[in-house]
Amino acid sequence: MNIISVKDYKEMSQTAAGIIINKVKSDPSITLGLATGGTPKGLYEALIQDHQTNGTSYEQVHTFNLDEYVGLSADNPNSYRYYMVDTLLGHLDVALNQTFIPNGTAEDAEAECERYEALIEQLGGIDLQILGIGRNGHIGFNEPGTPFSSKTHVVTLASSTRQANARYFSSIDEVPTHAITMGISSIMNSTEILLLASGEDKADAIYHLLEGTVTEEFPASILKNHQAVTIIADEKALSRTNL
Ligand SMILES: N[C@@H]1[C@@H](O)[C@H](O)[C@@H](COP(=O)(O)O)O[C@@H]1O
Repeated sequence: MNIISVKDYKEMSQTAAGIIINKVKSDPSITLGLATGGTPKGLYEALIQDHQTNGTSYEQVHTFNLDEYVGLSADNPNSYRYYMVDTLLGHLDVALNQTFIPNGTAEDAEAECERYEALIEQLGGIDLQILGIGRNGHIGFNEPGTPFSSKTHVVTLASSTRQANARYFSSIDEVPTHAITMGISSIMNSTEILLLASGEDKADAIYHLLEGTVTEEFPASILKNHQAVTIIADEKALSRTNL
């Protein structure tokens, strides 16, 4: 794993944006894997700013998001589809029908998982996947104990994950109990992976990721077995390591 140590959230976001912008310029029809949560917001702002200032184009880009809450429709402000349009996609020149997110309101969630996985394959796989990391080491919504062989599937969210994400909802009761997420093996099939981490909250997770063994009890640990992972982490996220 290649580790880029940066000062703070701003530098993490700008460094990640620089890498992605270069990739999009050298391969305008790249397929990007996108993440939600607080971590990539600064990155997305930087991509929008660059698009507006320098005209980097996303017309030929396709995107796949990692996950979506079960039961939340695209017009629900807490759905990840809404987040993506609001935070990034709606501000770029990419057609929204080239951007894919699992459908959290599909009648048959299992069939939706199969459709999504097949779609990723049909489009030739993900070239560059952006990841955040959950405090318990989850990636996407793959909670501890998820088989490394998993494809896109329906998950029951850990109560710690529901609590961590409750800040976006008016009460914890509104946080969905289930989600659809790309599986660990779907993520590992990406050609390249860029994991971002900022702040003290992530210090334990980054410590476990860098110093721990590869185990399904800490989903992100599988990234050690990937050929092309870059971690961009700030001083606080790296504070438990020797870096
Ligand atoms: N499904 C998302 C993950 O993809 C994200 O990485 C994680 C961390 O979120 P944050 O970046 O807000 O700390 O939260 C959610 O559970």
